[in-house]
Amino acid sequence: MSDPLPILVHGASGRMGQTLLRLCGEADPPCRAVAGVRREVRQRVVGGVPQFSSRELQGTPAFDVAIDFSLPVAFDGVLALCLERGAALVSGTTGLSDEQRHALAAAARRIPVLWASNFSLGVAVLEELVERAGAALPGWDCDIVEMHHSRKVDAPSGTALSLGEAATRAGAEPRYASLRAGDIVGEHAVQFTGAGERVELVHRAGNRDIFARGALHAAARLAGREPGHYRLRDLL
Ligand SMILES: NC(=O)C1=CN([C@@H]2O[C@H](COP(=O)(O)OP(=O)(O)OC[C@H]3O[C@@H](n4cnc5c(N)ncnc54)[C@H](OP(=O)(O)O)[C@@H]3O)[C@@H](O)[C@H]2O)C=CC1
Ligand SMILES: O=C(O)C1=N[C@H](C(=O)O)C[C@H](O)C1
Repeated sequence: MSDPLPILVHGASGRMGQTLLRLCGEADPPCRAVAGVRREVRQRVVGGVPQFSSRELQGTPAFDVAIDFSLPVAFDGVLALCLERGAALVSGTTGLSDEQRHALAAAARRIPVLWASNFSLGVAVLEELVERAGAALPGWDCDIVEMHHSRKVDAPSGTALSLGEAATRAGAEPRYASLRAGDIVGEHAVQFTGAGERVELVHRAGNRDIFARGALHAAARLAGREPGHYRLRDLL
């Protein structure tokens, strides 16, 4: 059996970072977190994983893949670190600016990168269904409604925007509505409305394990690849 894949978890203290740290040993193949990065470090080692602040990135140990679920303000740092180390980057951080997306595309000439607004299998399928429905229902209204927990900062969600891109590819003109309430993990409904009838396509996330497992799966398959901008479907 080969050694576990060394990963750096960027955003380690967050909801997703904690989930990744809990599940990384169970991934197939297993991953081993060699460092966790967060805004501020209060405890040097948490659960056996050395912790670093965003100002201490240079001191992090060697890793093959960084998995980033943080905030846009922190994204440039992890991208620069991966470029410097020649490591792969898997990112699920939403709300990135156009400049950050361009920087990611440029980085893909030198390292393997994968950014996805949603790492669940169900949403990957939903995106395909939206494209099919949009193409089959020309002229119908298309509305994307997303709900998330009250701590989420970006709106519309990254997933809603990706679903909107799928609808647009199919010729629809999507509109967006967002709700922030309680501890909702993430729900996305895409509604096509015609005269006298309505089609609803809905995905409800029941926990964050689905995102973390998808990101770990992608990390293990991205490590060691040629530089490039990979999509989740390339690695599933
Ligand atoms: N693509 C997908 O499938 C999914 C994407 N997401 C996205 O992932 C991101 C994180 O979500 P979530 O875990 O809920 O967020 P949290 O707010 O729970 O966690 C954010 C993490 O980022 C860290 N952070 C914040 N600012 C900085 C900084 N300047 N430098 C370094 N680290 C920083 C925080 O550290 P500290 O605690 O020290 O502040 C924390 O570890 C969001 O963009 C969300 O939309 C979420 C779920 C699934
Ligand atoms: O912030 C979250 O929680 C989530 N963010 C992603 C998004 O913006 O689409 C994915 C998921 O819905 C959870």
